[in-house]
Amino acid sequence: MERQVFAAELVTKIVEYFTCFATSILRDVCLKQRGPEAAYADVLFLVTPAYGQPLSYLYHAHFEGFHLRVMLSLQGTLLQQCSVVMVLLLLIFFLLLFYAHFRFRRQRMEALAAKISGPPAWPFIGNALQFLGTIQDVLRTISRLLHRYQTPVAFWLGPFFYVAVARPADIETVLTSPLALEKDRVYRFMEPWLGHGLFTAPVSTWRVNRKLITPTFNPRILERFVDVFSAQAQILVRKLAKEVGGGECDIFHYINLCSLDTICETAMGLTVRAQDNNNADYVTATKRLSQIVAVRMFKAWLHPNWVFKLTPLGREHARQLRYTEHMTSTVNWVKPCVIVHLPRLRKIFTSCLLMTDRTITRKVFIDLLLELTGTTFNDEQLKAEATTMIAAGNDTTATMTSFVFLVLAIHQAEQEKVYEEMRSIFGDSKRVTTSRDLRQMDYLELCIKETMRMFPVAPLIARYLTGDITVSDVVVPTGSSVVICIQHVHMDPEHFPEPNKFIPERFLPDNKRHPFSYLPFSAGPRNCIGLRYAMLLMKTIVSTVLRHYKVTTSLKMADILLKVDILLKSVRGYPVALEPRRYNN
Ligand code: HEM
Repeated sequence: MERQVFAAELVTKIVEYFTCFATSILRDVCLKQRGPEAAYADVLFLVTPAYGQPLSYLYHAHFEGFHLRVMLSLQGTLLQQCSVVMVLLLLIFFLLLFYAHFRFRRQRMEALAAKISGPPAWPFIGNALQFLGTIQDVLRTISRLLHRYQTPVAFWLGPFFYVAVARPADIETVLTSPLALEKDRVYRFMEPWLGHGLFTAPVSTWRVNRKLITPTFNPRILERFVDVFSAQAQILVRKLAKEVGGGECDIFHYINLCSLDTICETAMGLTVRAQDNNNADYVTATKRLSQIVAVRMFKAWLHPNWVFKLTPLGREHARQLRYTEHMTSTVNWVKPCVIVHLPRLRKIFTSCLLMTDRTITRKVFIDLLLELTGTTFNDEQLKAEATTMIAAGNDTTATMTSFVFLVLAIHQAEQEKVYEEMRSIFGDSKRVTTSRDLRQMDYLELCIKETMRMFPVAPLIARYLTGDITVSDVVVPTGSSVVICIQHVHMDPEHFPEPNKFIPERFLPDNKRHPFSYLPFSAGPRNCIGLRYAMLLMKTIVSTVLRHYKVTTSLKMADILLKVDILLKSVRGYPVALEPRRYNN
């Protein structure tokens, strides 16, 4: 009896899996022939009489929930009536269905893929052998393919079909298409950490939430945060003082803590004091999580959850996640907050933070979000959005700012120009930076833009196609993934002559180029929501530090070796030495 129940449970799992395929075939076929409404009704009709579910009950379920209900009714039936023969027959039926579905989809995809240039692929594994090695090797392989074949370039990683694009016109087609809004399947490895926040959310959730969240990033609201940016930059200057005259230090460490403090304060109104406590535990945990997720993305054998969980990397991933959750118990809210939603916030945001107190009465991201959305977001969604803002905003901004310091330390003439600009805005005054000052920092902005061109922290992004799209006269089929090669297009001499040279003047307003040839924040409807925030914060940090210190380094541009752990980083860190400036110290 026990064996029978075990067999039934096992097969139920398999049937669950195949049921998804069966319903998706029906849905695909009906969708093609009669549109979404009819598809929905037909699938329900086919399933309902067989399993005796009331039609109204199923009809109210939305599409994702739908599979689940079908599976549950199957499970009930199976557990009651399971016999080995019936189980085997069911298995064979679903296997056949699965195979037919696979062939049907794959044949069409293979036919369209054959029309796109790319390296020849082996059966089953595709081009996976070419993508073995470290993440840097993978980037190099993609770059080699882009040079060897005409873009778009097609390649297979096992059963998954990828198309890499690097021409601005193709990138525009993809990034502005409503059929390319879904993130690629590898982004789901971030979900245990970020939940369904904007970055990882499926399109159905993203569409609603992006509309709700966008107003909280409007320029007037962001300008109110500049005093927080300035205050944190001042703390950074004080912390850096101990490095003056002490040789080179990795400036990233300092900037990362500064941007963490800034983002926590402006996103949630929480004073984390990572800079004061030099408390880098959260930073270390998120750094490891990013590295592990990046390795997993590029190693196909780590994709199935059950395999990943068994590996040392999977176990460390679970440990780091548990660690960020554990922070819940270490939070210390000191002062009551003026916002009515505090009890709710207190309960849900504690997992992200270290020692905190709520002393700020300014409206921050989360207040605005609650004001705008009322009870639209449940606790889980609010937590996912706040965690996403911290994760997506902190490391990106810190890495980019560190690159700016390193590049300006190498290019002394440009650094002097920035310093002169600061002198013309501030004179000898030690006053803090205001949003009006930031608007006048034109040359610094050019330097930041040029650094982002040479070192885009997101060198590649990938989208999953929910419909066919046509790129450079070839059809890229539904179900494929498109890789947007941001770094490649940034270094293309056709758009940026002498691409290895640091020339901030390229970004003067008179120099026109294709709008999709420069994409440090991506582009289109699913671009970076925090781009203005990031620019203001980077300008505040760089200007404040450069008003106080001159930065130098022993590195040359050719010494900057790059690696990727989700973000593009410098292998040797960001070593700079600091000398005090005459006027501001
Ligand atoms: C220099 C700093 C930054 C850079 C270079 C950057 C770059 C990017 C890029 C390239 C994407 C698109 C990713 C993709 O499609 O896979 C993105 C998305 C995103 N970024 Fe940023 N980012 C920066 C700072 C920030 C900041 C400060 C925040 C928030 C405070 C933020 C929040 C987000 C979010 C929420 C998304 C997902 C948007 C969506 O899918 O609708 N980013 N960022």
